Amino acid sequence: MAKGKNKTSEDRNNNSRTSNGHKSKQHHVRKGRQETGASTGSGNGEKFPTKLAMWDFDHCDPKRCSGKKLERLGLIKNLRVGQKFAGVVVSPNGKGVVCPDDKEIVESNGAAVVECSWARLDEIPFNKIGGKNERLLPYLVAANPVNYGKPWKLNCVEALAACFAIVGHIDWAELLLENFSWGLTFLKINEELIRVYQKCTDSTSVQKAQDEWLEKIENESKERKQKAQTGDVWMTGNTLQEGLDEASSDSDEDTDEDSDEDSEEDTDEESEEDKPRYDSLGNLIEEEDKEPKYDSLGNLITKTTNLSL
Ligand SMILES: C[S@@+](CC[C@H](N)C(=O)[O-])C[C@H]1O[C@@H](n2cnc3c(N)ncnc32)[C@H](O)[C@@H]1O
Repeated sequence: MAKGKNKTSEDRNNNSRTSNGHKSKQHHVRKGRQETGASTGSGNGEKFPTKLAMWDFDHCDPKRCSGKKLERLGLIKNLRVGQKFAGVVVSPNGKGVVCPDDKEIVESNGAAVVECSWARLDEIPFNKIGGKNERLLPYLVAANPVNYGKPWKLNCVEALAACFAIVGHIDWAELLLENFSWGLTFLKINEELIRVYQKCTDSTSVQKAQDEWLEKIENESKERKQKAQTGDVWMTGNTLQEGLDEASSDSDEDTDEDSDEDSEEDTDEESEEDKPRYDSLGNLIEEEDKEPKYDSLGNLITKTTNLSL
């Protein structure tokens, strides 16, 4: 964390250091460009009702980095490599998932994240950061502009907010997210699932609730597929053909975000044909979801049809 209580926030930006001890890229960003103003939360002079911290590896474009924005707002503390954190560490290195039983730890010691690129996780010295309470997040869908609609790949502010929401502090989740124009959409699109997780107790029960949810959406998806196969296209909606234009809302966004590390990685992911894709509500996007195409005899062109022939 930058020192110098009497300096302006701009001065502090210029002095801030990453977890590696390098000067943060943040000073390139014109202040105020994307800020909507920090929320003070507790109303007693504290910036936030509990501790927020991050190890920042300075991988990301500061303009799109939610961790850096929280730092600019004075809401989050930067940790050094070698420093451990006593609260819940929401991390890809976690073992169990965040659960309502974590509430006390979060209230007394706060929550931390690892600000880095998803594509460069192998560069993170996980043995030198973290703490006793490292957690994964259960299935939730991102609403941030870089990974919109993608499950599990939340950005730092979403990850912190998800942790607070699951332990029952939806108020803290809102306080953080309302600093981002898209922020509250994260709670909206995950509303139902967050309520399910909040009713759980320990990590195992959250994991079980997640698996049941995933099974449910998979079954619904199979059901739609089956209906499509029996020719009930009017009941099942549009059908999607392989070989048709693969344009999706994700790839549109990625074009906008093309200088971001995470967006490059998104392009790779879309080329992995076997990976299931989800819409913004977490529903599995099926092959059958695009407009039906018919051949000259009026037959439905199926998945196996090569349209370029
Ligand atoms: C990989 S960084 C990407 C940050 C992004 N550049 C941003 O602007 O915030 C996201 C961090 O949020 C936390 N996180 C997000 N999704 C997670 C999940 N499903 N399980 C555990 N931690 C997660 C981790 O600390 C992770 O390192």
